[in-house]
Amino acid sequence: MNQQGYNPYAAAQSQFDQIADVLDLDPSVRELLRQPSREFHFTIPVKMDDGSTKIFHGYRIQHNAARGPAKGGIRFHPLETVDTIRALSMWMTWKCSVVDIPLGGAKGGIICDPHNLSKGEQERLCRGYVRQIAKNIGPVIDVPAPDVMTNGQHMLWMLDEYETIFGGHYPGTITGKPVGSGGSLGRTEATGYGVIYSLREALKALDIPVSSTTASLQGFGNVAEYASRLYTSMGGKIVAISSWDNHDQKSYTFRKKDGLDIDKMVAIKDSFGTINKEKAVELGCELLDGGEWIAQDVDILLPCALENQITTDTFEKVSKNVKVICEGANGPTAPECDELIKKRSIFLVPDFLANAGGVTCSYFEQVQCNSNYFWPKEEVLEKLDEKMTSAFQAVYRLAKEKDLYMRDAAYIIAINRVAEAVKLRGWV
Ligand SMILES: NC(=O)C1=CN([C@@H]2O[C@H](COP(=O)(O)OP(=O)(O)OC[C@H]3O[C@@H](n4cnc5c(N)ncnc54)[C@H](OP(=O)(O)O)[C@@H]3O)[C@@H](O)[C@H]2O)C=CC1
Ligand SMILES: O=C(O)CCC(=O)C(=O)O
Repeated sequence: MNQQGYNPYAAAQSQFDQIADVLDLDPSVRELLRQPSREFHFTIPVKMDDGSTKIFHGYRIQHNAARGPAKGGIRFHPLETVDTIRALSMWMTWKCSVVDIPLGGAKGGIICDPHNLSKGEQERLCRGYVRQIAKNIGPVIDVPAPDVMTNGQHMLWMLDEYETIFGGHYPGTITGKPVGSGGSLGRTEATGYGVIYSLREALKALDIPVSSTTASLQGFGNVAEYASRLYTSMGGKIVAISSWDNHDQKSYTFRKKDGLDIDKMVAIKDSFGTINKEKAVELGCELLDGGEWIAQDVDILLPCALENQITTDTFEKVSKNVKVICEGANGPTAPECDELIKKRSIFLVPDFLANAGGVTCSYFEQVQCNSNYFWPKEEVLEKLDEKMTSAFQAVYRLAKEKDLYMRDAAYIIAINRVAEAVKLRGWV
């Protein structure tokens, strides 16, 4: 979602350009990789419950498919923009590459606010989206999944429409499906758990026990909820959570200095992540301004909501005691803030490494669908932990060896692999 004056695509390109310079990338490889390879922009007419027809705008942007079918979520958001989706499609390519799964990068979106759409309208919107893009997605082309404000039900409506069009079962077309309908156990937890597997490794590297740490989070959607659950189960204490309030159209920070009870907080949020304020106060929470999550005196910051949240302005509020920023959201840090983070010697776990657990589990879902044999949850999570840990360790090793910032080390590994693939295929 674009905020005034901030362009995520420009941010993604600027991050890429810096590393392309370091790697002295061949000019044609650089030109190919600094933009998406294909973009689909389309209208989606939807019959509304009141009998009117509303025209929505949908997008699917495929950045690169040299290492495998393009892969990435579909977002529903009223402020979605083409440039946000372009940036996210690029970040998907680097994400799949850094965890070394055989997939490329894509992202999709529909400009809409699902808070204001009935279930039937959402279903018709999902089906309409697929009718417009069906020929350009599929198990060997481009595989969508859930993202901001989309879930397994949306994915299953989309898959059903795809299978109706092509007349067969193609469960590898879409991941993040409900368990029992081609979904993998563990996908719901995967992104948030993956964030915490990376955080655990970062704390190990810093020789800090998880159980001695405190954290503050932004967001309380899918990623934040499961990150909170795993982090607190390891003994960490969450003292603040910032969440969007859909009724008031603003965000609030819920703070409890002796630690929030995550089960109780989850029990008082609605399906969109809005936390009930009155009930939170009954649970002992102080209610602060939404932006205050970043100013808490904690060891760890976990931005798990949106892009462009850690900016030069908001960074001024970051406590001197913060030791780790682990990025659960895509693009939460403005590029100009990286210098400030480095100067303060805060250990950064970059987004496309930290939040790669979702797409890694999506890859496992495809593998399970292909063999029509589904693994127990423990096996999925064990494999996920292995993949996340080895990706973190590879990035950390390079960062240590060459004295690099973690974001730069992750980019070097990811871009090198994709550059190698486009060269080997003879594209450049
Ligand atoms: N789901 C996944 O598998 C993956 C998600 N991600 C990324 O993680 C981030 C979160 O995604 P996910 O959890 O799936 O999305 P959800 O839609 O489940 O959650 C997003 C959360 O952020 C909240 N939010 C929105 N604006 C603000 C704000 N200004 N302040 C505080 N909270 C806010 C939302 O509230 P409300 O809904 O009430 O508006 C919601 O609780 C995104 O950047 C996404 O791209 C990355 C990898 C995979
Ligand atoms: O599971 C997937 O394929 C997509 C996940 C995603 O969109 C993301 O990692 O940002």
